[in-house]
Amino acid sequence: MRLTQSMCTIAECAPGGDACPAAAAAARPRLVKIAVVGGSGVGKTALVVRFLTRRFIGDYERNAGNLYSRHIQIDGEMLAIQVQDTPGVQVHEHSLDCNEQLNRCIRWADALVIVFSITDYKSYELLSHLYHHVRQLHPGNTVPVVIVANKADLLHIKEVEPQHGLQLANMLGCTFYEVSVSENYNDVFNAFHLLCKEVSKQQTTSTPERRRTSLIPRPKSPNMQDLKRRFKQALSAKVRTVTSV
Ligand SMILES: Nc1nc2c(ncn2[C@@H]2O[C@H](COP(=O)(O)OP(=O)(O)OP(=O)(O)O)[C@@H](O)[C@H]2O)c(=O)[nH]1
Repeated sequence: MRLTQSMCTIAECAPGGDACPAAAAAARPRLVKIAVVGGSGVGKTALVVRFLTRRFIGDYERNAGNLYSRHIQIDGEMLAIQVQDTPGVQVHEHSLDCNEQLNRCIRWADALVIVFSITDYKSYELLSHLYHHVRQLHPGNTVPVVIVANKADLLHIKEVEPQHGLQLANMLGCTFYEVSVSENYNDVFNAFHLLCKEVSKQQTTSTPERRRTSLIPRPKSPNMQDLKRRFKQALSAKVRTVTSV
């Protein structure tokens, strides 16, 4: 996995940037851009890292949002997946406190994961706000969205019944996954897998013009340092307890 660039540089690769020559573009794997959004501490970073590396990061470090990229084979097709982790969102006076960076990430994405934690009712309340915000920034209702209820291993301290997440997801027309990033890789993979398939399907049926605008230059500044440091921390922590969450 490569940590490729920080969130603030996304604008540089936004749709409409330099188009690649047709031959070079044809040789490249299809690009799928996924943004992960949700409240603070719900496990967005842990989810992204779990999907891309199969590892669980047990430490908590508030982050400003990083873009991760990796080539991954899904249903026999090699895809270049970019996953944008984003800072935790909050609600202020019944409306979302979304800054322009976050809005840019949402617009940039081909698909979104909205995450909440079953141990945090406020993060659940954010769901529908976030969903409607995404739809506003992606008018046309085509961008695939999945809702992920995380921390399913912490049922003893749950504040949200998982079935309430499912009901809300059904109401919003989203696919729902209940996962424990800490304990289960497969459910995490399935959520991303579904989005990749949806995006891939959309790109296949979209016009050449639409496909060309979704091709963006490869990020220029790979930086492994942040991930290496967090992996080291994760590996050195021999026992993670619930209180460390
Ligand atoms: N028990 C348990 N802990 C989890 C799970 N997923 C994440 N965590 C922990 O929850 C804490 C927050 O996880 P992060 O991935 O940093 O959360 P985040 O949403 O990126 O947080 P922000 O950067 O503040 O937006 C970390 O200590 C994780 O180890 C899970 O499935 N189960």
